Amino acid sequence: RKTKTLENGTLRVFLVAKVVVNGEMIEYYDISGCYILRPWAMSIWEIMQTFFDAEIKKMKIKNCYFPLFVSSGVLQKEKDHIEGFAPEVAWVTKSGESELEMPIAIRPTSETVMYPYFSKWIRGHRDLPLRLNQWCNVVRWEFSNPTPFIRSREFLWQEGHTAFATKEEADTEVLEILELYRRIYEEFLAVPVIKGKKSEHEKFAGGLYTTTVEAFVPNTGRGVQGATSHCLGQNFAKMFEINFENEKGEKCMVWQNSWAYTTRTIGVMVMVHGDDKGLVLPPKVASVQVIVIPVPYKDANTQGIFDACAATVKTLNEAGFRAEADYRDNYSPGWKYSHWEMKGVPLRIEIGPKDLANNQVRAVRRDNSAKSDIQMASLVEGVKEMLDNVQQSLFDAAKQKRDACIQVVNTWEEFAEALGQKKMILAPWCDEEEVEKDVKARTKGEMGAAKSLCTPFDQPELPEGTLCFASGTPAKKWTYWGRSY
Ligand SMILES: O=C1CCCN[C@@H]1CCCn1cnc2cc(F)c(Cl)cc2c1=O
Ligand SMILES: [Mg+2]
Repeated sequence: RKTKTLENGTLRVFLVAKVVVNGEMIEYYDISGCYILRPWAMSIWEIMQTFFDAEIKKMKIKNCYFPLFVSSGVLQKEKDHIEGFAPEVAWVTKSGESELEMPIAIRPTSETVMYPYFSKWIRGHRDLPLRLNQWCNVVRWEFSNPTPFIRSREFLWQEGHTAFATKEEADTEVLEILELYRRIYEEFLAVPVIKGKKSEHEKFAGGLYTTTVEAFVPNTGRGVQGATSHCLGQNFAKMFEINFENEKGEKCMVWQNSWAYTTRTIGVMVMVHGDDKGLVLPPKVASVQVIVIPVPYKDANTQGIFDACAATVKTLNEAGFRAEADYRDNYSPGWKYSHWEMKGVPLRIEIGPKDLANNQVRAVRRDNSAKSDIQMASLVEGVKEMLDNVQQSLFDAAKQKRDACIQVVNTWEEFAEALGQKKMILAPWCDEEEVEKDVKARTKGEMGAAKSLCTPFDQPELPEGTLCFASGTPAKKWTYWGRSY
């Protein structure tokens, strides 16, 4: 029974749930699949948002806000790609006691909300490029096991929607945005990702191609789509008649992109870095980077210890670090150590009588529990060095663990074995959609089927005559496969 529980979705959910509730990131809500984002999680979202918003503003992308509601006529406009999604659309059918004439959908994504207005606003080439972004929530009434951050019925995201005169401009922007997503994962969340292209089967059906940053969770052996940047081609331009008159007076359709990252990023970070003491926050996204804890000993100069704690917080705050002290007199230092470890604060500073006497502080890293004494005179340099080390070693450790999970295979037998060992599998593939569906069918089961995760831009050498691991026909590319969230 235990093993069974271990394998299926429940434990996966449980692991994340326990850590994010105990770490005070999430509170469960009385509607299934919906979660309360407490300040400890919201602050991480805000730190990433501050970075990403500033970067897209440098790219002359402007923020806007479109309505939450989509009329059913407009939503159904794009019937081919939504038919697969229809079951997850949430509808408003009443106001008070009275039925609405027409049911109104809550946006699951905003193409159909925005693009009729793109068509109205874009007339001539001088109206291009049109580059808009919105920070908002979306609702998708999913039925598979809901998990905080990873799969919820409402989540926060940014959705970028851009229109260009040429395909070249669109292609360029797709990769500029994808690089920002890589930076969010690798520079802020300390999570290694692989940049690549989604297969025809896995891409956004309404688009031309989908690029992605793929993360991997070694503990569960599952890949997770970290963020996506799609080139839509002219598909939506055709559907919504988004045309412009070019310099020669010819009527042309625009080339479009759309791109998003979501609060799922936080869940990936929690799963990659969390340990059995709870959350482990990378300093770049920690709302409290340093927690200062007074360790009074009987009546030995307690006021002096408290003053030293206050001075430490003040000095660190003035140097730009997010530091706080925990003066609560109803909790012991030991209780406080485990409390702040559970919340994942990257660095703890203890100040006791001995530290006071030696005019130093005792600093303890959350990631590896390493202790070091820092002279008060060099407090800022010492703390900066430790926090930078924590950030880098969290990334290095996650990359080392992720790389250890990557298995290169050439045959189906090797593939099946690696899948059983919860690996992220790099295999030569013939790039046939039928074969991809066949891999899914052949690996169906309790743990979920294997799927293609991405074809990495960084392609290893593919020797002439290499055969596809699944079909045995000539391989065209190396592709990552695995189970996923
Ligand atoms: O991933 C992004 C980046 C930001 C803007 N959107 C695209 C594509 C979204 C796909 N997608 C994803 N989920 C959906 C769920 C739905 F219920 C409906 Cl009606 C449509 C969709 C849907 O189109
Ligand atoms: Mg979905």
